[in-house]
Amino acid sequence: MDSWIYEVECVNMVYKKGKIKANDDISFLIQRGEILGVLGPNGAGKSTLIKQLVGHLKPTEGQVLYNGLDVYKQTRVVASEVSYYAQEPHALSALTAMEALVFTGQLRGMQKKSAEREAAELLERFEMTELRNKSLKRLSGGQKRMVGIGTALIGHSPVLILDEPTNELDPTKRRLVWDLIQEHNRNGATVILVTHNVLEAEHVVDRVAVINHGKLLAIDSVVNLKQRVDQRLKFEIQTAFGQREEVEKELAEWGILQRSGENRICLLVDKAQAGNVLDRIISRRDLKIEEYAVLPPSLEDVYFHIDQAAKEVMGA
Ligand SMILES: Nc1ncnc2c1ncn2[C@@H]1O[C@H](COP(=O)(O)OP(=O)(O)OP(=O)(O)O)[C@@H](O)[C@H]1O
Repeated sequence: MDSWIYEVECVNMVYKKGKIKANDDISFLIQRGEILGVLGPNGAGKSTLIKQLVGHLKPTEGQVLYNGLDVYKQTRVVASEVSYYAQEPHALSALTAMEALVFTGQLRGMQKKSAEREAAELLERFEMTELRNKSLKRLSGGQKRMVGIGTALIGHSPVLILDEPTNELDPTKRRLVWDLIQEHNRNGATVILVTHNVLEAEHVVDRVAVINHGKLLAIDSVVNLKQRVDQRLKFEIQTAFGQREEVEKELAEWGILQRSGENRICLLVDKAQAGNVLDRIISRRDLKIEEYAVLPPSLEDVYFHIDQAAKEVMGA
């Protein structure tokens, strides 16, 4: 079997009523079994792209192949193998939480009994068992989203496509959703997800695609993308109230200082100097530093770097 599950070939998308290209000549491959994160600012074209992966939108030009088949011509195959969690509220709002899950499981070919068993397990993991008979209309925004996630997970489809799965969720639920995504991936699912939660996604995704203004700016592993950005270490320092300037004076010689709040500083330091900065922080006990952390470049830094570099090219 081919190691590529999706082939996106020169995809362009112009909405009928829009004048802008929502997707502009995008080509890439998605590896079977990977978790691919799609990042980009609001309006970048991420949802448009993934709607084309599930066959909900036909590219204006180009094509999307799923296991070698044109997605738009083989909607039945794609619908039976690809679970899609959309940003918009789903069409099941007249049902109860349990009914929505069981119904979706049955649509995926599950026997009623096993759909009921899996739905009950999911609701238990979501800590929503007591809400099982409540209509989706009467659930909170976050609870509705969890049921939506459940409908994507039930039946263990080989491909999960999730548009902002952790949006609107509290920190515990966000962690649970990331855990579930990883669990499904370990069991063989290929996962493609759009997220603005870059810091959390960093620990989960294998590769990242960065999109802005409809263009694919980069696609690579997190490690490789990090090589592209500033390799300096970042000291994040919180000073006692009113002590920021004193600390700034003491550390300025070691790197580039950025003020990130009234009592917060960020110091960018060459790796070779990091030991000196640490020595200074530890030995100068009179410096009123309440907390500090030393951080390598994060995926968020990568994201800003790629976006900024693209703006400079476009502006040039
Ligand atoms: N149905 C539509 N008709 C016309 N224009 C649209 C339609 N849907 C999206 N657009 C436009 O296409 C562009 C890309 O939108 P898209 O929803 O793909 O962005 P996104 O990256 O998913 O954004 P967000 O992070 O805000 O969800 C935007 O400029 C948007 O206004």
